[in-house]
Formats: sequence, C-alpha cells, structure tokens
Amino acid sequence: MTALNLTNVCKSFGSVEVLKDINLTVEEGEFVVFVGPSGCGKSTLLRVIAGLEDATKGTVNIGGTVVNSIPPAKRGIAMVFQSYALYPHLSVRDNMALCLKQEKQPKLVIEERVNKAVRMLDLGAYIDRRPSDLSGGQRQRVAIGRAIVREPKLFLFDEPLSNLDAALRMNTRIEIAELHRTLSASMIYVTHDQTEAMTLADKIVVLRDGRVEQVGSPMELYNNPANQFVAGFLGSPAMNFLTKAPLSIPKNGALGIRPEHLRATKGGRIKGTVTHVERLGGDTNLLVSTAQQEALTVRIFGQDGTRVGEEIELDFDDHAAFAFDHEKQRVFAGHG
Ligand SMILES: Nc1ncnc2c1ncn2[C@@H]1O[C@H](COP(=O)(O)OP(=O)(O)OP(=O)(O)O)[C@@H](O)[C@H]1O
Repeated sequence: MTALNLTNVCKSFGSVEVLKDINLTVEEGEFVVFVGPSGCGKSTLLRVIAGLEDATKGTVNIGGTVVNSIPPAKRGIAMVFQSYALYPHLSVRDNMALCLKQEKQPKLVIEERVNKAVRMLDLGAYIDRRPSDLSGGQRQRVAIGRAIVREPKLFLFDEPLSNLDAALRMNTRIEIAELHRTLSASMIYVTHDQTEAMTLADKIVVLRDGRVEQVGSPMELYNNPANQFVAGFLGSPAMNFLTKAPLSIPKNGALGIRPEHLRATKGGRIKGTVTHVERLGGDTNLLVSTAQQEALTVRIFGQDGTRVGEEIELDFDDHAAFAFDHEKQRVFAGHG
C-alpha cells in the first residue's frame, strides 16, 4: 500500500508561491528524505503533509485517505521537531504518555507502549527526569519516543539532528536508521544536510525553489543526476564544474567532474597550481587553480605529500564526467 500520495500540491503564503505542483509517492515502509537549500520549501511541504498548513491546491492522501480537511491529530502521523517540543514540567515518562492519555487509551496500553519505546531508545535510566535534566541527544530521543508510542502510519522528522553536535548527530542518525529497520515504518525526514540524506534515505527528493528537481535512491542521484543543481548538491566535496577550454565543453554549459574522479598524472589535460591542501587523515583535498583560472577540488589519498604552490597536471576518465547544457540540464551525447 502507498503510505503517502501528493497530487499537484501547491502552497502560497499571500502572493508568494512556496510549493509549486508537487507530485510524490511514498511507499509503505519507505524512508524518504526531503533535501534542498534553505528556503526551498522542505519544512512547508512536511507541514502540509502533517496538516499544520493547508495546501492551497492539490490533494494529500495518507494511507489511502484524502486528509486535506482532516486535522493533524487525526491524520495518523507523528512529527518530531528540531526543537524537541517537550513539556518542561513533565517527566520523560509523562511526556511520552501524554498524547495517549489525551486519546483516552487504556492505562495498560499506555504503559506497554511507553515501556517498549523506552527500551528501544535506551531511556530507562532517565524515565523520571524532566527535560531540563537531559542532554540534547537524550531530549531528542524522548521526542522520538513520543512519536513511536502513537504507532503512526507515517513518521515526519523536521531536521531532528540540527541542534546536536557532530558526534551525537552521527550516533543519533544511526539510531534513527535502526529504528526504521525495527519498526518497518514509513518515514519522511527533512534535512539540508546531504550526508544525512545520502545515509538515511531509501529515496531522496531534491527540492529547489518549491519544485521537485529529482527523486531517486541516493546512488541513483549521485551517479545519474538529471541536472547541474542535483549534481552540485549531492557529494562532498561538491562536484567541480569546468566551463573553459582546453576540454570539450557544451556551448555555454559546463563539464562536471567529481573530486574523487580527478587524478594527478603527468601530461594530464588540466594544468594548474595547488592553492590549498586540506589534510583530513584518510583523504586529502587539494584546491587547484587551473591555467584557465577556474577553481577545482581534487580528492586524493591522505598520505600524499603534495604542497601548496606546486604545479599539477590532472586528468579523469571521460565516462566519469557529466556534461550540462546552457540551461544546466544533463547532456548525454559524448559524456556520461
Ligand atoms: N508562515 C509563513 N508565511 C510566509 N512565508 C513563509 C511562511 N512559512 C514559510 N515561508 C516561506 O516559505 C519559504 C520556504 O520555507 P521553508 O521553511 O519551507 O523552507 P526550508 O526549505 O524548510 O528552509 P530551511 O532549511 O531554512 O528550514 C521561505 O521563503 C519562507 O520564508
């Protein structure tokens, strides 16, 4: 069954059109990530699905029911916010149980579901604490627990890791992936972080300026971007775009080459000077200024001894390069 179906969804605030004709399907059990630059409409789309905003046009169908006129609490969804949104005066247990109490669920059911979520999220030691006595990561786990106990048809996450530091982000990311495997639930997750998108998603939806640019599995989008925006958005360091000779480049277009596909080699077609070296341990990133004054990033083996100021010759396999036309769309003739 389909968990979510969006048909021609539009959303305007006054005269500003924020979502433009969004069509999207989320299959049951799928982990779908909305990704895109700040202001592209990710959160608004999630809020329209949740019912916190009304769609100006189009239909929102959750689990086979059109929910446009159904209030958020009755849509069978649970949302986890960046800000946790916990009740400060309630304990962890009561924060998690509150929604079920409001639904007038039997006491035994509440206890069972809360205990199960507590075990799943390893929150046993904190059950009687208030949110103010928890770390950011623990608070976010409580917020996730509060969503789990509702046993929703669809989980919605709005940048849930943004307030956590780098190490905790990675741990919590893994926990969310494990949770998805355990619950086999349908999940939609909003982030502007492409690492989160690549590592968590079954399916990534790349949004830009209120429109869907491309939908696909992480590696589909990485290996087969439909346009220059998607190509440049996914991948770290980002794809290089060359626009000047001596290479064969579409008229007024660009040639895209990922940093890991460039290699230093004598007689290479791209000549340049190393302007900066970033040693990350396992990898090293070289910033190179080409003879045509274009900046390139090259990812090489971490132990390489290249220094700033060195002359360098670079090359790549032609089949690893992507050609984009003057409208930034992918061109397949001759490349890719
Ligand atoms: N209530 C509102 N009234 C007017 N404009 C709004 C409202 N909510 C959002 N917008 C506008 O809609 C656009 C999309 O906002 P949204 O928060 O969905 O973007 P986002 O992709 O989630 O961005 P970010 O990654 O920065 O959170 C922005 O230009 C924003 O200013």
